Amino acid sequence: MSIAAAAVGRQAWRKLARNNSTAAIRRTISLLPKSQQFRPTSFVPAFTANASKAAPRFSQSQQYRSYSSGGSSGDGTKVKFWPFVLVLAAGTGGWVLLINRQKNMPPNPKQTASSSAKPTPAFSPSEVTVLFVLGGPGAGKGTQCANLVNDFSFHHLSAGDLLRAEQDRPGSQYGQLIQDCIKNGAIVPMEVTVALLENAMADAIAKSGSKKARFLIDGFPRKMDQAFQFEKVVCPAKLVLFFDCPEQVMEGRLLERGKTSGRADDNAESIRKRFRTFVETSMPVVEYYDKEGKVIKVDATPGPKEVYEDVKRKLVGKLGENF
Ligand SMILES: Nc1ncnc2c1ncn2[C@@H]1O[C@H](COP(=O)(O)OP(=O)(O)OP(=O)(O)O)[C@@H](O)[C@H]1O
Ligand SMILES: O=c1ccn([C@@H]2O[C@H](COP(=O)(O)O)[C@@H](O)[C@H]2O)c(=O)[nH]1
Repeated sequence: MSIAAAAVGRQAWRKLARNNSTAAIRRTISLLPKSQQFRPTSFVPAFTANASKAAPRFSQSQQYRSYSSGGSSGDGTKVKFWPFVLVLAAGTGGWVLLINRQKNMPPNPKQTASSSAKPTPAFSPSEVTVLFVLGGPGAGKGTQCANLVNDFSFHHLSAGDLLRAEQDRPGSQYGQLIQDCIKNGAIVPMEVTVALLENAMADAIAKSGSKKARFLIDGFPRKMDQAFQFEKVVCPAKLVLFFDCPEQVMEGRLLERGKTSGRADDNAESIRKRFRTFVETSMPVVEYYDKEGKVIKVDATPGPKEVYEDVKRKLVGKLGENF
């Protein structure tokens, strides 16, 4: 059942609960998708446990033709429950399906049939090196990743860019959800982002023709559940590059970038929300990896060249020249 059908079913259920009248029930039935519609020519409504014995609640009920083809009382007073039951079942079933579907986002936006059968994690850390790149919005993550790509032949995958591409992909079932999250600085459910990253990594590896690869995963993980999920099903991370920058500096950069970026979240209100999400949800990720001894912290306040010198020095210091 589609989300739309489920929503219509839920609406039908609510209407029934609100208004127990023949007209309301008829209108409600007409809201259901055609496959779920039944078209009674008559209806004797009565929500009573003792319906067959109860006096009809609408005196005109006797002029209605009985909808049921079997089990009719013949006396015109017996109440027909099953149309109610059908509508309630369709509505409730749809509602439950909708809620379950929202809880368990289908894991793979590309919907590749093979993904469920993949070994976990999908990539071995002996072949694939993953560096997470974190820092507040506007700290300069993307800028520094571009430098690292030039010097160390990393593949650069920005989680935000992948989400924006998925948002704009015609027919994406996640487009609206992603758009809303980005505007509000909220985190998109991890299944979507992890699947996009895994797909992008697989594509990059397939194109390169070598199983060995190194990735900068930029702007991810922003939440602990993402971190656990990615390391479990995609690839354990080697290190986290963390760009530390004061909010005031980041705000200035983002507002400046917003003059030309066209990004829906480079405005004062979204920036405020993004900062809050970063402090409350993403900093705990940095702290977690710091306790694991995996964080390389870089002061992102100076100009881009100076920041990059520091990045290079610290990265090579930790991993060696030929990591
Ligand atoms: N060290 C720096 N000094 C001054 N400006 C910088 C510096 N690093 C990046 N910028 C500029 O700040 C803006 C944000 O940089 P960038 O896009 O690299 O940040 P980001 O951390 O990837 O942002 P977001 O998380 O929003 O994607 C850009 O306009 C960039 O040119
Ligand atoms: O793992 C992620 C990464 C990003 N998002 C959403 O995208 C925007 C923009 O991210 P940038 O890294 O600044 O391009 C971010 O504010 C989140 O809304 C996400 O949900 N999950």
